[in-house]
Amino acid sequence: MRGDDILRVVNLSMRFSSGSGLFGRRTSVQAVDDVSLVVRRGATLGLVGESGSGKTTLGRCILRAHQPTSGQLHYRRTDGSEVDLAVLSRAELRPLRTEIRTVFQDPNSSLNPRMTVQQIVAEPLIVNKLASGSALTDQVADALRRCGLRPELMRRYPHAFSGGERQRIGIARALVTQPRLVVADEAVSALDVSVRSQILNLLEDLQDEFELTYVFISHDLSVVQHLCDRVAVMYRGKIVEEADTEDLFERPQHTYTQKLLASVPITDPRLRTPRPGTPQSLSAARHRRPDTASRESTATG
Ligand SMILES: Nc1ncnc2c1ncn2[C@@H]1O[C@H](COP(=O)(O)OP(=O)(O)OP(=O)(O)O)[C@@H](O)[C@H]1O
Repeated sequence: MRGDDILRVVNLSMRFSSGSGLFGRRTSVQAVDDVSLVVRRGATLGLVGESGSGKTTLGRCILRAHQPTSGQLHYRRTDGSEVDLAVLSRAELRPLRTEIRTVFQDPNSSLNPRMTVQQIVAEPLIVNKLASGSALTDQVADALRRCGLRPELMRRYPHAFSGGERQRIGIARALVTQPRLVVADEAVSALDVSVRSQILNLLEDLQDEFELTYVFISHDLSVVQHLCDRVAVMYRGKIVEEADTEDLFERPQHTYTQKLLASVPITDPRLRTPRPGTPQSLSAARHRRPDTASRESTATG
């Protein structure tokens, strides 16, 4: 593994088997099929592909929410040592759960409506015995602040927040343990277009600040084009093409990638003037280093 790699996926496969299908037959699905790829530290790898191509399953294998059927998941720890996540037991995985986190797609269903924001964001710290008492409250407040939310609202319930603010809560929950690798599965797909660009800005700002590494799963190619350094294209469980983002969008090599790009209108950002709030306009916004934190929290009341 190279010095700047954080994760190397080697020949990873995941097959789901179910007891009995039609006419009592056993059925199985090869969701991930012999996938190899590398994720560089501090970078964003996009995973794209049509529905059912295996993106989520691959993301869940990296999180070890699934035990892969075969293959390796070499993860580099802070001290430079390497572990194969694929073979670790639950107990061995526990300390790594704080380093490798996820942001879910739908902030409406992923936040427990009966828990306050404070309880939601504090949960990973409590479960992993990382903080208690006033240190716990301080860390929750800090995570919320960094995600553009006012900590004084932490005793409210999720329903009191807008969709974008709920996703900020979800991101704060992922961030509170100071992770190094974040798997974001359709993290902005459920959001309105205007809010989407704010959350993308937030993800970028947090990445810069904490040198986070993202595996960003999305069907939205313009978001991927904007956010990701590299992109892997999945088709029927396999990676059919992987390249730097610019190369992939300008010179797609595989027929499937060409079809995928042709199926949605992706405007060459150099050929048009970006409209405010569109994903392409965000790269310019990123270099201006906007004050992400204040953008949405003003609506929190
Ligand atoms: N827990 C499971 N049990 C059985 N089959 C599953 C399970 N999870 C996923 N699959 C199957 O694995 C294949 C890949 O699904 P997956 O959700 O990983 O694809 P995807 O590319 O993320 O799709 P989408 O974009 O629709 O989320 C599909 O055929 C799916 O039905």
